[in-house]
Amino acid sequence: MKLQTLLSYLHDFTAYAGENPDISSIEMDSRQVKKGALFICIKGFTVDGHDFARQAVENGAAAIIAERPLDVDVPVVVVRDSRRAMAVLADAFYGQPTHKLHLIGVTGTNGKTTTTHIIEHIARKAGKKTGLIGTVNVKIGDHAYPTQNTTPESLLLQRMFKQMVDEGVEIAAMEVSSHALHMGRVHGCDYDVAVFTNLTQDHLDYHGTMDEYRNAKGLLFAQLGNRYDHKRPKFAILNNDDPASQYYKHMTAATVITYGIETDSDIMAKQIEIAPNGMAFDLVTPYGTVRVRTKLIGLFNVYNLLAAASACLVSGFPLPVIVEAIEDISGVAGRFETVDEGQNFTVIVDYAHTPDSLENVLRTIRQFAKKNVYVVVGCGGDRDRTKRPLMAQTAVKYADVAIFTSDNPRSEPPEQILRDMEAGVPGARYVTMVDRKEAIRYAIGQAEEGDIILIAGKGHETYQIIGDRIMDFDDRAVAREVIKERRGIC
Ligand SMILES: CC(=O)N[C@H]1[C@@H](OP(=O)(O)OP(=O)(O)OC[C@H]2O[C@@H](n3ccc(=O)[nH]c3=O)[C@H](O)[C@@H]2O)O[C@H](CO)[C@@H](O)[C@@H]1O[C@H](C)C(=O)N[C@@H](C)C(=O)N[C@H](CCC(=O)O)C(=O)O
Ligand SMILES: Nc1ncnc2c1ncn2[C@@H]1O[C@H](COP(=O)(O)OP(=O)(O)OP(=O)(O)O)[C@@H](O)[C@H]1O
Repeated sequence: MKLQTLLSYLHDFTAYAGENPDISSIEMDSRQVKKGALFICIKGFTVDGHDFARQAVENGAAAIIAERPLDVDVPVVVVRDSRRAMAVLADAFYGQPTHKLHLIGVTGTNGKTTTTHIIEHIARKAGKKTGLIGTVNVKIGDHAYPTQNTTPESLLLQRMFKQMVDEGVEIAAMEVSSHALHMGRVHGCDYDVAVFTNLTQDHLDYHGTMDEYRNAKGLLFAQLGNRYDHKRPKFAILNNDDPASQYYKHMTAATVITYGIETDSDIMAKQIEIAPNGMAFDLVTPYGTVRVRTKLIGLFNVYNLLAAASACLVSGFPLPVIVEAIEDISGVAGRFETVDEGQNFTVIVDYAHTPDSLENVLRTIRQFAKKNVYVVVGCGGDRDRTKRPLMAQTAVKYADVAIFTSDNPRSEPPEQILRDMEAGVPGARYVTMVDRKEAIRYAIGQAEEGDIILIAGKGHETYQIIGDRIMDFDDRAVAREVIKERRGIC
């Protein structure tokens, strides 16, 4: 594709003098540049991509997109925001793949991974080839690929969408993080359906205030229905029980469909029964009411099921297929996942790492707990510090034994993070152990028959970031090892 053809998709850039080279690829990393590439200079959080423009040219870049003029021997096109420009250029370069997919975006503080997995499961039941993008992995059909971000950078994202289209994917569900919306990673995406799960405190290290965080999420609904193909119906699926939905209703030009449990909504769950091994509820929809049973547990999962069912109904899937899928879906990796080595107490690993999600999971556990509840919990370093005392408060409020420990301390001293947690619970009883394995060993060592241990925060993650080292650490594997150790098998 010629550079000028690509630039015709951008609204705002300075004209440049010189050639109109053929662009063979687009890269944001100078080390990946090959002959004929368009190199996009991104100002990162650690380094500035503009500093690598020369290296990119040496590696064969045919042109550069930058936020300032650069002294190199290839055309330099100056844009105001190269990250946003990259989203538009990547979309154009890969043939606007999201126009060819039925794309469902899910945003919200909690429940994105679970909701996208349920949507994927329903779509598969309906006989569709599916794509999935999110925290756990990227899936194209049956193939899973590892991923670094919940919502990858636009270049990677559009490449994956192109691969999905090439491989015959018809419907893709993706998690859309507030960071991605704010940074413009999804700027080029053409959503058919956008889903909101909920808004509670998280990521204030990045967004600063809850209003900013809420507005960042709102960008998904603001972009829906205002872009590209106006002939296709667009739907905003909003959780009517969450006050933030009122804002999003006013921000979107799409058709709004609401779901809820407490507030009168288009799609509702009624007569909810929650048991230790599953739930049942009346799924009330404009197409009729059906009593559904599911293996998922917790009121929060009723919301996730409602969100997914609503997205799938507006996507044209028949209600019986949706019900069948809900009835046979099992859990998502690291979300309320039990570790069963035949021990006489229960061990649950859950990704809960916000005060709200921790509260939801602990409240669910409390509903069934006949004996003691233990929680092993920490807070991430270099992330929202205001969460730390709140997480500690939630832990001591709902658990009989709270054990505070490390959870990806990153560049911060883990002891400092623990002190921040402890500051939220003066006078309360808790145990502090920097070493996460020791903390898990302590809980498992103390547990008696019928007790429940929640190991919170890391879920599916298989690493622990300490300083600049990424070490292998999987709560599930550690719990298994320690249970066997306790039995004296190891
Ligand atoms: C803070 C943040 O968002 N950082 C993201 C950012 O990294 P960065 O800014 O540090 O990048 P950088 O290393 O400074 O590099 C800047 C530029 O120079 C280029 N470069 C660099 C070196 C070189 O030799 N040559 C070169 O060209 C790089 O390719 C890049 O284009 O760009 C990277 C590539 O896209 C992202 O993976 C990375 O996400 C990190 C891992 C991250 O933790 N992000 C979090 C905050 C995030 O985005 N989280 C959300 C939601 C999470 C949730 O809901 O829980 C998410 O969507 O993941
Ligand atoms: N709808 C919900 N409301 C509140 N808490 C939830 C909800 N769904 C899941 N949770 C809790 O939050 C944890 C994370 O769930 P999930 O991975 O689906 O959310 P997420 O939005 O993808 O999270 P993240 O943005 O951190 O990747 C779960 O392990 C559970 O404890």
